Amino acid sequence: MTHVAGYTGFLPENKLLLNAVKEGIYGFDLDGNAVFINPAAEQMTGWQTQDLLGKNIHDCHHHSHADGSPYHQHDCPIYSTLKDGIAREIDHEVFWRKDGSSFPVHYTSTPVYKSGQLIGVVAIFRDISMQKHTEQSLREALAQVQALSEQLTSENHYLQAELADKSGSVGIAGSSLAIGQMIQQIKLVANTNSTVLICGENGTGKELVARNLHQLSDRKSKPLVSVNCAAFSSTLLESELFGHEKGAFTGATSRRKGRFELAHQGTLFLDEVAELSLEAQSKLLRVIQEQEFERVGSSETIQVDIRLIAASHYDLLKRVEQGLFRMDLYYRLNVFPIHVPPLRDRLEDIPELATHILSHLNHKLGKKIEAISKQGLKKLAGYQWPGNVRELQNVLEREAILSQGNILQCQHLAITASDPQKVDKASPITLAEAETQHIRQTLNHCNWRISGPNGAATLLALPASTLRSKMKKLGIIKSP
Ligand SMILES: Nc1ncnc2c1ncn2[C@@H]1O[C@H](COP(=O)(O)OP(=O)(O)OP(=O)(O)O)[C@@H](O)[C@H]1O
Repeated sequence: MTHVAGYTGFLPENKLLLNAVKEGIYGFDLDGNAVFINPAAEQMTGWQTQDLLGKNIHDCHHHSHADGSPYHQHDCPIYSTLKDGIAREIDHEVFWRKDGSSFPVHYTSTPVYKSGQLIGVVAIFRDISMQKHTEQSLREALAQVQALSEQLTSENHYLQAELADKSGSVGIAGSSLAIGQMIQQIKLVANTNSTVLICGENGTGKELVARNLHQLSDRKSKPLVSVNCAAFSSTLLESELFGHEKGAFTGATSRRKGRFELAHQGTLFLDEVAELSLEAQSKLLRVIQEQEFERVGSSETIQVDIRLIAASHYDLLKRVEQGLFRMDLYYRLNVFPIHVPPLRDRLEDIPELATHILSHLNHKLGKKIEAISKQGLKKLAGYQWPGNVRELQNVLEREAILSQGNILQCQHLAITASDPQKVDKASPITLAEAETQHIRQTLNHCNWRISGPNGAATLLALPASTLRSKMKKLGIIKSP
């Protein structure tokens, strides 16, 4: 064997074995001179047998630490083994190649005894670059996971706090008589299983009331599942509510649980319940009566235990009279009605609401707005707020973005304070004129669509034919 060279008297006779192993092997005599080098060692270091044989080789492959600082032979574990005959195992050092580069190495230095006499040392080593690289990648991945986990934990704390704020009764700002009575009602009914129907204009806080009802009930540790009935077509809504089996309809690529199932033991909040089609209303009625249903495309009956809360900005009784809402369903939902008053009927709540909204806005926008000026509050209190609290939120957000100081002046308010005296002094108009104005406004809002769910007739709660004849009578036509 040409590669294994020098004095091998203390090694196994079978040199083939030494040549075959993947580990590098150096043999040292008692003077610390290399007596053999196997091919794997040559390959790993680039140092050839003729370069090292008979030499004190620490200075070739082990002269410096990984950071480049000098590594003296008297500190080298291999040479220490030569002195004290004690075996060592090292995995935090590097070996230097002939070309000046280095690689992380794991090695053992093992004393060789003959007849009880120390006669040399064998160093067996392997390149652990891959292992170090993997360890480093794992460390980095772990650090990333830890950072993400910390971020998620803090986000979770924030969301929990926000949720608690949103959902405890403290989340309802306002101390007007109307709000006080509403909170009283919430507290009374929250911990029962009774169905609650929340009515009120858009943006008054119906969803907030629903959250409060859930949070103050025994079901609070279970989910509050919301469905906006206006957001789905009637076919989609059915599968959204009741779930579907795989293949139940085109696009149903897998089995899916509906919101009723997801809300099991919790609360199901049906927002904009008036938007349910008559067909969906009958199905809902059955679930309420029997607390059971089938997934779309399945005959298996599923039983659920849910508390139902519904909300609508329509006067549901009117919808019943118009034949748009089932009367039996109306009575099933209207077990405990809660009316959320419009903001214009409780303008005295505005300062408290504004403070509450500002603290959220400061967090959201990274601002430090402390309060609203007296003048600003006066402006806010002089407006009728057709969009209710949501409109107040939007107005304050715009104002906060534009504001530079710590006190919100409300200089940019696009709203025009309605001056009650001005309204009183305005010249009176006839009923027909008022009707014409209102119908025109509604038609403009609906892009002059008369019928259909988004048409003016629906908004005006009139049959489309009635609206057409009124338009004819009042001479209302779309201006070119
Ligand atoms: N009394 C209140 N105190 C604090 N925040 C409120 C109050 N009322 C409403 N809000 C806030 O106003 C916004 C609108 O409220 P919410 O979504 O509950 O109204 P809604 O009546 O359900 O509206 P929509 O009918 O348009 O769905 C929400 O961000 C809500 O937190």
